[in-house]
Amino acid sequence: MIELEGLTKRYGEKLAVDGLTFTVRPGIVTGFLGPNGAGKSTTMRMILGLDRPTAGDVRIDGTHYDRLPDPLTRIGALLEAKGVHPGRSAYHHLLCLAQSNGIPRRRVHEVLDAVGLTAVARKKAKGFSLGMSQRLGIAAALLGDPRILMFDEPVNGLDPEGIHWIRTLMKSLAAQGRTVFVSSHLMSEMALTADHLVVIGQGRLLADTSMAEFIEHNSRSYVRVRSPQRERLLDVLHRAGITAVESGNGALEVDGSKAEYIGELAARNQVVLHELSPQQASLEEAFMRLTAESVEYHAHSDTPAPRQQWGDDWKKGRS
Ligand SMILES: Nc1ncnc2c1ncn2[C@@H]1O[C@H](COP(=O)(O)OP(=O)(O)OP(=O)(O)O)[C@@H](O)[C@H]1O
Repeated sequence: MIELEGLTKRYGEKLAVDGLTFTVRPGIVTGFLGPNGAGKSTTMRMILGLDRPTAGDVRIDGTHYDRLPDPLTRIGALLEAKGVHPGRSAYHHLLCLAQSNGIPRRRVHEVLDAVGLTAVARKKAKGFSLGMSQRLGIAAALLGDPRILMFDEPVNGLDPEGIHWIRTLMKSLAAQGRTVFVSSHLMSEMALTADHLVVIGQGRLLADTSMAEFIEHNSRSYVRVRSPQRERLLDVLHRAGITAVESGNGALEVDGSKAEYIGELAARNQVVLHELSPQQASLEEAFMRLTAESVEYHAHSDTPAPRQQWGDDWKKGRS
């Protein structure tokens, strides 16, 4: 378990992390999300004692990182994939880590095998691709067989097979009862991997909730209906007090009613339906909506900012 209480970090004028209080629990994958510069890496560095908090506190299973006996056997972390001596082989990098932390040599072979690097174990790290470096970083995190694992952008640089492997690894680590805390900008991947989400913006906590609740509370759900008897359907819905908006491709979008109810209404009034599908926004849309106001760095373009786009879409119906 990782517990943060009022965790704060100031760099001069910049408040990078602003009073974060949350708990990362065992047995599930907790996703850590936030726009660029939100303070995710700073938070993770403070968890590992690499940065000293300006205020507040963070504990690993009740103890500060500095006071953990054999820290690698308590918490394993991937922060900076390229943080390996370039002249060292994968095997020697892991062996040095193992020897300085009282971890048996056989564990080096086990983790190299687990991350699929056995064949290149004797190659120097400077020749590694970003994906191979990520795998080596993950091997280092697993080395002490810790109960808590923390990964900063672990899928960065990985190919689809590697991304799938990471997803399976995170889920299996959590299923073993471990605490898994992972940051990522890849929303589609996070939606498939995380059970719980902690979202921050400009250093502040924006959400600490289950994935399902996060999407439900931060996105619009509606029912898409398509009928060859459109006018008749509109009339039936109108008489039932239901508002439908055109979606621009012949379909109608209905907010605030269940698909079952709309289907029954249509059947009762002998309206033929070609489509009746509940629509739920993606994690990406929910994330953009929640964090729209705390995005620090965004490109200027002619496209409206996410929040405006959404507001307008909701009223007019999407085109
Ligand atoms: N050593 C430092 N000195 C000064 N400012 C820093 C330092 N480290 C981070 N910051 C600032 O603190 C803020 C949070 O940075 P951080 O790297 O933690 O964000 P992040 O959420 O990990 O971003 P990204 O998603 O882009 O990796 C940023 O504004 C950053 O510029």
